Amino acid sequence: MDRIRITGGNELHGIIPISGAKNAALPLMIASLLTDDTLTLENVPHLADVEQLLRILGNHGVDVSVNGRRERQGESYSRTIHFTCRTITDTTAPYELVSKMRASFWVIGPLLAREGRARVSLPGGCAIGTRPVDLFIEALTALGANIEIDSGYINATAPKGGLVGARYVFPKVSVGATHVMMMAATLANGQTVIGNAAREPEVVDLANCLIAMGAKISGHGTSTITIEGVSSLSGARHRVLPDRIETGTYAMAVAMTGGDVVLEGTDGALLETALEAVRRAGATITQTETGLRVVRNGGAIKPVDVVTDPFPGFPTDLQAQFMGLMTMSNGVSHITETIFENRFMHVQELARLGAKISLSGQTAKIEGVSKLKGAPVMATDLRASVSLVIAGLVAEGETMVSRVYHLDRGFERLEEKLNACGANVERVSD
Ligand SMILES: CC(=O)N[C@H]1[C@@H](OP(=O)(O)OP(=O)(O)OC[C@H]2O[C@@H](n3ccc(=O)[nH]c3=O)[C@H](O)[C@@H]2O)O[C@H](CO)[C@@H](O)[C@@H]1O
Ligand SMILES: C=C(OP(=O)(O)O)C(=O)O
Repeated sequence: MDRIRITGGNELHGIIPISGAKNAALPLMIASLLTDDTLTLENVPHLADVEQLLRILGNHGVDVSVNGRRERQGESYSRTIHFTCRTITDTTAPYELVSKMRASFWVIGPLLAREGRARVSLPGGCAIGTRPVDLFIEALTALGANIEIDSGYINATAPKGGLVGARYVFPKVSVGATHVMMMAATLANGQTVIGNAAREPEVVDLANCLIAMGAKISGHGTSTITIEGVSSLSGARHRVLPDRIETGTYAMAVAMTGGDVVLEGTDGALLETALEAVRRAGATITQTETGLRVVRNGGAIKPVDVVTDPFPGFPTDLQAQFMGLMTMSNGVSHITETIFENRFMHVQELARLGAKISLSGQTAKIEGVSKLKGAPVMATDLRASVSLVIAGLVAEGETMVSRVYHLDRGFERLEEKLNACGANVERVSD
């Protein structure tokens, strides 16, 4: 199994191209199930989760063709992929495929909307909480679906004549359930109004793509999304938006090591709250014509308190990385996690590097230390693993991160991108 060896101590200087967003690419790919025409997605990142979803979509009958020429966006290798699902060949998403990745469960929306039935295994994904699916069930039930849970599978059937538009207010904001209800409602009869909808940029990206496919959607980006059902959707060409979590991760890495890096092809508007926290920690961040420039020229890292929240709040997917940064602040900071109940698994691993962190319920208290020291650490989930990389970049000596497969789910060519800016990061295959 691969491991990542980081020799700490170098500042970061140069350009890091930001890839297409994993969490936008996945629902966009799933939207290809809604049409018998070709959906072309540009800027699809080359990640383990994307490859896994390609297998899952193939199982449902999606024909995939990847352009031989890799699209060159700066130094990125994100690809253009064509998805064509003439007919849905299988409405079952089996445990073996779905258990590896949370988002694969989302095929339930398009399968139900287009074929009137779906049998989908309960999902897997990062072990950061219990992650139930009750909101999906409620939302699809509101659209008229009949849902039964049997042997770890959800069996869903639409009424004769198809799903029926409805008004439904989510009791809690859910990105995935908003994606699914929006996709399902595009082909339902009549109007659907989603209340307390997720406002994440990835939801907006999916809505824009669905609109390009002929869906009638308004209000995306606000808490109320309205969808007028149509009888069919067509193909479209859509570019996946830049990855705001990758953007924030590298911004935090530069704030940690010091240096001057342009994060190319990204947009600060996608993560204002997180960037504000990095600025308060001591970095200067400016939007340039090509991307975001992040600079920290000496000076201390200052302690900053953050609380995770749905968009436009501080993203839970940047919580671990920000904690990595705070381990070296010159004071005491607090980080409160409000989205997932078990998203602090990086705490004990950061402690191996010398970080001083204590937990009280959903809040971590981080007492900044003046130096970290390299050690063997274990990646526990996707964002937790990259927080260890960030800490390793400044830790004295060698940090060896094991279980790198977590990182490969969400960070395209991490070592190359960091090394191009002066880091010393090496993948070691045993
Ligand atoms: C592939 C992808 O895009 N994953 C992102 C997505 O995950 P995901 O879509 O799974 O996250 P949700 O927004 O659904 O989860 C938010 C909260 O709602 C709860 N919940 C969700 C559904 C449900 O039926 N019942 C329920 O209680 C969850 O357990 C969690 O506590 O949004 C999360 C929150 O921004 C991010 O951390 C993930 O990176
Ligand atoms: C938690 C994440 O992914 P998933 O929802 O697929 O587990 C993530 O992208 O940080």
